[in-house]
Amino acid sequence: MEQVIKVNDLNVSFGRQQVITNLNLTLNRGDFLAILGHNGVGKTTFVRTLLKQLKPTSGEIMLAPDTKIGYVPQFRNIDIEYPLSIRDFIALSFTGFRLPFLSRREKQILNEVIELVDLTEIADRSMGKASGGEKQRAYLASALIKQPNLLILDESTASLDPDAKQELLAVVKRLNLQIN
Ligand SMILES: Nc1ncnc2c1ncn2[C@@H]1O[C@H](COP(=O)(O)OP(=O)(O)OP(=O)(O)O)[C@@H](O)[C@H]1O
Repeated sequence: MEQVIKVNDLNVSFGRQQVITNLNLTLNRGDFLAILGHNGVGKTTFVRTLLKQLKPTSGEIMLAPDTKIGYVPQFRNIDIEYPLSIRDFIALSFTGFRLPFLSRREKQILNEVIELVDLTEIADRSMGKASGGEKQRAYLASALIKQPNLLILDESTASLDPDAKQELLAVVKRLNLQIN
């Protein structure tokens, strides 16, 4: 089993408040890890430490050398008048965005990613008018543009109805099989 994340005796504090105490875990390639816990228990703090936005007080997080992290933030709604199509919204995630002048390779990646999240048929529709589940899959597609091999989803099904939740999780499951 190839290790992707190894956490050794991790401690993280904000001033005097110790949020993470002696956390140890190992994540292997292909694993799914769900982090559950009450509000304020330290879930986001752990993710931010993993993303190197926070420094541990002690301990360490080791990532496999080829790790490329994709991050899907919590659901944020978008104004109904938002002017871009779903496709153009996802294309914003290419570095040095210069739509409509994407390279042939970028267009290929864009189409592949749109297909992966099941948005091909509606990719030219307005992002603002997409359903919550479609928007969330567009966010997921944005994270996939950089072709990550470790995906972090922050409560990404929280505001979705049961069907949209299932669809998003089915896409994530399929991705896990394809990436690994
Ligand atoms: N930048 C910060 N400075 C000081 N305290 C912080 C900071 N970020 C988080 N905290 C505190 O650390 C604790 C853990 O917060 P965190 O956001 O990690 O919780 P969480 O488990 O993600 O909660 P939720 O489920 O509500 O999102 C909380 O008590 C919070 O107030």
